[in-house]
Amino acid sequence: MDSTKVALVTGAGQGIGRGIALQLASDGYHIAIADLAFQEDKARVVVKEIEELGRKAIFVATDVSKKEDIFAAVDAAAEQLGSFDVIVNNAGIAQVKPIEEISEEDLNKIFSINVNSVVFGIQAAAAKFTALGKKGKIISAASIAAVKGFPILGAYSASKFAVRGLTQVAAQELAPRGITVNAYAPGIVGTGMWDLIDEKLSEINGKSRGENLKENVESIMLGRIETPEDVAGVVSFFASPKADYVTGQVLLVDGGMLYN
Ligand SMILES: NC(=O)C1=CN([C@@H]2O[C@H](COP(=O)(O)OP(=O)(O)OC[C@H]3O[C@@H](n4cnc5c(N)ncnc54)[C@H](O)[C@@H]3O)[C@@H](O)[C@H]2O)C=CC1
Ligand SMILES: CC(=O)C(C)=O
Repeated sequence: MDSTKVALVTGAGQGIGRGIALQLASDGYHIAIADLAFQEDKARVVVKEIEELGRKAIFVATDVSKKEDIFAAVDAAAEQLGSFDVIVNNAGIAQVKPIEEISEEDLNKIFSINVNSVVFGIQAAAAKFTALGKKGKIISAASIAAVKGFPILGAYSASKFAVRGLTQVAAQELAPRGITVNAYAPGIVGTGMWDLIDEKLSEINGKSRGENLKENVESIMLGRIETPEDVAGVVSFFASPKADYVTGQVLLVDGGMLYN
């Protein structure tokens, strides 16, 4: 029987999620990639990259804002890959707007994708771990914006503060079942998300394209933009037995931007 552990990573068709999926595959996990249906082509490339590492991988079309989608993705991972050990609630979106312009629709959208998804991911994973008699690990995407509110990223910052709160709550509620719950807090990672933030900030403050990103990168003490692999190393740790005694934590992985 295949005793390989299984991890599900949301939003792994690109960016940080892809980096996490590849790292966990290198660590020995079979991987389920849960991303929006329109990302299927990109996700299939990641599936292939994982298979080249000698692991199994599947793509499950999933909208993380929908509870039934997340539960179905967890079921598919367990049934098709043979176990369920780790969920990484990574998928998220950014919104770039001054607080006075944030609409009710904006708030509903970002909270359903960045926050509701984390609640549903915790619920689905905890239920599956218990059904399989496993302890299991739940890991979610926070941000430096979960630790300090960032201007013009008001709704986004609020959503990431919520992820931090949920991580602390779930860690305490699930500890009696041996389930650990942690989150990673990246800084400025060179992905599609920051392309969007840079573009929208330029529209708001008139700086040329790339200028806002450059200024933010200049505030990183380690002197370079973050990569998905930088983030994936922290997730690898949280998923590993080395982190068995770590729960309820939000770990800054930002090259030295914020300090706690
Ligand atoms: N890029 C950065 O500088 C930082 C990113 N983060 C967080 O890391 C996570 C990943 O971000 P990136 O890789 O940079 O973003 P990205 O925009 O490059 O990738 C996000 C992925 O999530 C997927 N996604 C979006 N909405 C979804 C939905 N409703 N259902 C399923 N999948 C959905 C997208 O299709 C995409 O594959 C996000 O939660 C983000 O907030 C945190 C701090 C910094
Ligand atoms: C994208 C993100 O989380 C920040 C704060 O840059």
